[in-house]
Amino acid sequence: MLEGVTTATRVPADPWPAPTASGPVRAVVRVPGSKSGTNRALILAAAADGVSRLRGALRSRDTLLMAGALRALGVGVDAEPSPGAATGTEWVVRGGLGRGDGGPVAVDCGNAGTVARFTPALAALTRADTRFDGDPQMRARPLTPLLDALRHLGAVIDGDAMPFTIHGQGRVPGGSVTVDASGSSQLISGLLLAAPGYDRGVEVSHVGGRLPSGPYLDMTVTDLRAAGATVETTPAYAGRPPVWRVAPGPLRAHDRAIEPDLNSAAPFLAAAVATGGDVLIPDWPEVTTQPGRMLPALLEQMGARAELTPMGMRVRAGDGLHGLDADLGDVGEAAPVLTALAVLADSPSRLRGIAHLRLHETDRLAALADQLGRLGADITVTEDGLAIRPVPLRGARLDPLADHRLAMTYAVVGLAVPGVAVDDIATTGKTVPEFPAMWAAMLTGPSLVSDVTDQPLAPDNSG
Ligand SMILES: O=C(O)C1=C[C@@H](OP(=O)(O)O)[C@@H](O)[C@H](O)C1
Ligand SMILES: C=C(OP(=O)(O)O)C(=O)O
Repeated sequence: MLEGVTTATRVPADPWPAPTASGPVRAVVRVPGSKSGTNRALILAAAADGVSRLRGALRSRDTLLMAGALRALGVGVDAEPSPGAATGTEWVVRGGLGRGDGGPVAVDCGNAGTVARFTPALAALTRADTRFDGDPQMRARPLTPLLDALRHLGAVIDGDAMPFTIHGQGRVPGGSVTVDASGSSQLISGLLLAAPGYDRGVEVSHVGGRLPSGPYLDMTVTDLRAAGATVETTPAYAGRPPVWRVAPGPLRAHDRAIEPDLNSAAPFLAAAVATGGDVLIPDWPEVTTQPGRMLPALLEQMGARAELTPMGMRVRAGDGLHGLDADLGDVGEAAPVLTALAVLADSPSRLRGIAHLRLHETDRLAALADQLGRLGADITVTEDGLAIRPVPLRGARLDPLADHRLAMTYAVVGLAVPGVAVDDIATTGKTVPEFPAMWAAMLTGPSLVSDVTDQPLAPDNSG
């Protein structure tokens, strides 16, 4: 087990002094596996019959919580180091839910949206009474539409919000249901991922405000199909809601390589842009459902140069760092780090389409305005995002409010603003357990991947 990553207790510790860059950051940074990829693969392997192996998987607080939840449901999950991989874990999953053991069992969701939203629909297929709870922040995040939908599909549930108990009946009838997923796309993904095990499968349509994080629904569909499920999708059209249909049927056990987490690459790529530097992320996939694929283009809009080289994604600072006006509804997790760059830019920014960030690990819109405001930043919370006006900044102590992405965002600002200190840097362990060490290695070298960094980065063909 990773020390400390599964506990919700915040241990008071000295704040982490965010290092200031003494010059342009030049580094090759290998980032750990995708949280979303790992936790979907774990769920699908748990529901399949047979043994699955997941290479390069993430081993962090959120994925350890997922492994713990699946073990509680009677699934065998073991972790081994990935053979030959510089980072990552190989999870070995012995699928088949423990339908016969009767429970009661408990699932700790921590503050992992993927655990809280993906495991209840699976628990309904067991014969256990499963009680779900999590960190105080998770209790406040959207869940009720998922529980209502599960009830409608035939699951037996006590409670409308966390904590709640699912009384597994060994089967769920399934059928058609409407969900308001405007608070989180995960409310739909959670239904779809378990749907092949429901008697009639599941048909879900979204009715409500704007659906956030659309690429994650594509990831759910792609991963379900790769595991052998039959899925049909109908996009929103002429006033009709988008619909997803998953047919009942068995899932295959699978061996799969998990992609690097492109969201976890964001602070490192931003470090290049903030310091006039040059950062390469190896193993960046050419084709991916991860919304983080949009990050290089967003950084280019701020003046950076991005290029997918045979060695990975290379991002270099260009002439200046400019403000950004963008709709980030599909790629909301990038908003905090882009805000860090926006406060350092030479012109104002407007980040739109991200009202749902109020419902993430913390209210990210308020937190960014308040906490970066301590540095003197001029950030206004708008109806659906942030308006940022660059002004001179000073150092201060910042609280990430138990939000990994906020902690990493403060580290980016700290590269350019002396005297930034971050409380509870260990909160980065939600997705990037080695963050402080990786950040130090990025700044001081030697680089994390010596066989690549010993060579020059790809030649500059930009003229
Ligand atoms: O399905 C997923 O793996 C995720 C979906 C998104 O959630 P929301 O739709 O709640 O934004 C994203 O923010 C989260 O980090 C991961
Ligand atoms: C919103 C996030 O996480 P979660 O999976 O807990 O929703 C995130 O990682 O930015």
